[in-house]
Amino acid sequence: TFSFGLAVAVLAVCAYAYIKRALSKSPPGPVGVPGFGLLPLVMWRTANDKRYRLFLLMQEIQKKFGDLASFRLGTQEFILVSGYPALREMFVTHADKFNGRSNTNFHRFLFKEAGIVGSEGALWQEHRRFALRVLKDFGFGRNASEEHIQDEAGQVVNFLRSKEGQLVDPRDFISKAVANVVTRFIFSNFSSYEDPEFNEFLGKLGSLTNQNLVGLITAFYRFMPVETALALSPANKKQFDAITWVEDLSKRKVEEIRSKYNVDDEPSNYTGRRPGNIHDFQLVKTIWELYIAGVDTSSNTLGWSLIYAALNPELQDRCHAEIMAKIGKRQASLKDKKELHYCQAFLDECQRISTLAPMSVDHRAIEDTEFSGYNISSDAMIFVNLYGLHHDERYFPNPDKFDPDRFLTPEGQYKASEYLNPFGIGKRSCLGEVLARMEVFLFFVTFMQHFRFEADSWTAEQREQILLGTEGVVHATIEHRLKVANREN
Ligand code: HEM
Repeated sequence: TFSFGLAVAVLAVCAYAYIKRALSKSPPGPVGVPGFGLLPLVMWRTANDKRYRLFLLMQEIQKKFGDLASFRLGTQEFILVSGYPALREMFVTHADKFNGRSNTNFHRFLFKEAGIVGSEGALWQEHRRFALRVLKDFGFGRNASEEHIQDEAGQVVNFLRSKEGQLVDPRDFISKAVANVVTRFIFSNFSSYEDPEFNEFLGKLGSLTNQNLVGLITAFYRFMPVETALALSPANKKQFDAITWVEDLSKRKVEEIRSKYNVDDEPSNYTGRRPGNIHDFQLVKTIWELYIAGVDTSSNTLGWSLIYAALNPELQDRCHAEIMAKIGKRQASLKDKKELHYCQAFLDECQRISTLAPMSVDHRAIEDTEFSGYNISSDAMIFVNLYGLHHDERYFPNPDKFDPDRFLTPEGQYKASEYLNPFGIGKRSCLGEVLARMEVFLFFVTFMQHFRFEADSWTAEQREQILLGTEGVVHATIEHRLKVANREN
């Protein structure tokens, strides 16, 4: 009798969940377990399938339920938006309605309603505009950036020359070079690659962006106090400790710069310039956001490009040959871009196939609203399915094949695709896109000019795991080693 009663109770709860969903006018999607949604499925698959990634599950949901779908993780509702027309309609045509960021306890604790990445409305607009204006004044995305990147690329070349024939983990040298480019704008100085504090700092940044999403239970149970979540989830605890560490370091650096700052001097970095209404916490917050958003992203994009180069030696040789034919051994500059068609196509293909931010950064409807005949609740987190877009047969035939030629005309000229959007879509897209594009191009061309990267020692299993990468807001590369061969020899 007990088992019968239990079965009836389970059926009744499931029927309730189905009926509730049917009446809610939410977009279609898998129902999941009441109170847990798809969380048990995701946890089970994470534990049992080494090839499982959340962004692959999102592709499955898109295939089954279409370009506008919904599901729950815990009690949190998610909207999954896929396909170019729906993405444009939501984030370009109706941008003002869908440019919010999540409002869960977890997000409030993480972003503290300051900074750029997690803020909304007037605060977001003011700080985004201010950051862009000031950074541009210091040459962000302009000539000064080119010089900084060329300098750092030169340092990496010297470092790699000393590693001839050895196996190196590219993550070690790339993230240091990329972090130094950002540091020059924010604090006007840069760190030695050997500095232990600098290395610890980069480790903390990585632990923030590569966090496995399933560990973030606060994001899925909005009623749960953050303190409880911290006690329950080591993953959350690690993340919040890393935030406090990075915040403290930024505070110390700001104070150091302020103590030397003479009001009559023209400020020479982001920290030195701020209008009266930008308080110190806002400044510290924006600084660590620029690091979080600007270091792991560009360095992993470069990391992926070296992996795909090593796995496709003939295509890597084609990049090298093009560089030799067009610019030879002189220092690469941005002006060379228009000549290096194949290199550009190769980099676009790397960005497409790896998709650095598979679900972008989550968005939110500012208020409950209707979209394509469905209700979108302002409490739902919106996943922007960039991974799905970049692996959609409609836009990129045979999407799992690595094929730079898809970005070339039959005459071999580089041709950008409107369907490739690694920096997001619409007004809230990446603030650092111009700088990131400069970095990726100049570092990659310099690396290809001087070295060949080889992955001959990888087993088939290693290769598969390396190509899958991590899961988190940033789709990062996992630990791997490449052999460096000097092209000059
Ligand atoms: C290849 C490198 C990069 C990629 C693929 C990338 C990608 C993205 C994506 C997908 C978003 C979310 C857009 C949205 O919410 O719709 C974003 C936001 C952002 N990115 Fe990047 N990014 C990169 C490099 C950078 C760099 C170098 C910086 C600055 C130094 C930066 C600063 C930001 C900021 C501040 C935001 C938040 C914008 C906002 O909320 O208004 N990013 N980025």
